[in-house]
Amino acid sequence: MIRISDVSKSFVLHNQGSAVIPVMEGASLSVAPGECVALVGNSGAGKSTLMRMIYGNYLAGAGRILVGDVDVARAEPREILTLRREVLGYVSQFLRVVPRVPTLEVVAEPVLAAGGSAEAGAARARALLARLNIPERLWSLSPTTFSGGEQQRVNIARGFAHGFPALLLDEPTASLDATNRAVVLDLIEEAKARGAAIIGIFHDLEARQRVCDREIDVSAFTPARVA
Ligand SMILES: Nc1ncnc2c1ncn2[C@@H]1O[C@H](COP(=O)(O)OP(=O)(O)OP(=O)(O)O)[C@@H](O)[C@H]1O
Repeated sequence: MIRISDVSKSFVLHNQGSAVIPVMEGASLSVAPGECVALVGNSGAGKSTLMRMIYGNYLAGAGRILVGDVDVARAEPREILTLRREVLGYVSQFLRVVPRVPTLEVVAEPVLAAGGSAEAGAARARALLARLNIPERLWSLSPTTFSGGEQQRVNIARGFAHGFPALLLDEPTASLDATNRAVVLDLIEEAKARGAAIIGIFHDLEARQRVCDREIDVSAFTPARVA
């Protein structure tokens, strides 16, 4: 479902004499439907950079990033937007929302964007918000004033609302209490069971061991640096 081959990436620091910083070289990995792969490696190895390239936020310098049959490394912005609506979900660490939109709508929105009905979106949003222990009295309010942990859970509910065939998870259990962490791990296992291909960054070792089938050490893709 996700096939990455020979991807490289350099950053050009335009405000620092256009210095070129190579951060990745020859990155290759595949994730099959139903599989969860953890990106590991020391800080600065390139885990977030690789995730951002897969999502199309950073442009790969070379190589192929196939998500389904779309090569994100070469796709037009319009194709990437379609991919993000239908195929590729991304649960980032922080919730970014339009102010004043009620939580229920925030969570249901990906279902509607993927072509689901308003009823299906609302039902899914209710079920997820209840499972993630967001009190019902908050559902009609905007999440902008929610606590950090509540916002994170709304973000997770939104990320799992549509049944994306491919999912990127950036520390989905970070700073959650034990009960909600267990719910998130269940959601990941359910997504795998329905065939989602998942790539994640999990600093939570126990969570990684429970839901991930393999680890890929991205420091293997860090270019050798001239000291
Ligand atoms: N926008 C950017 N401009 C310049 N350099 C960048 C940019 N983003 C990342 N880098 C560099 O790329 C390298 C990889 O960073 P990245 O954030 O992907 O690492 P990471 O493995 O996710 O680290 P951590 O575990 O600390 O989050 C680092 O040396 C970083 O400084």
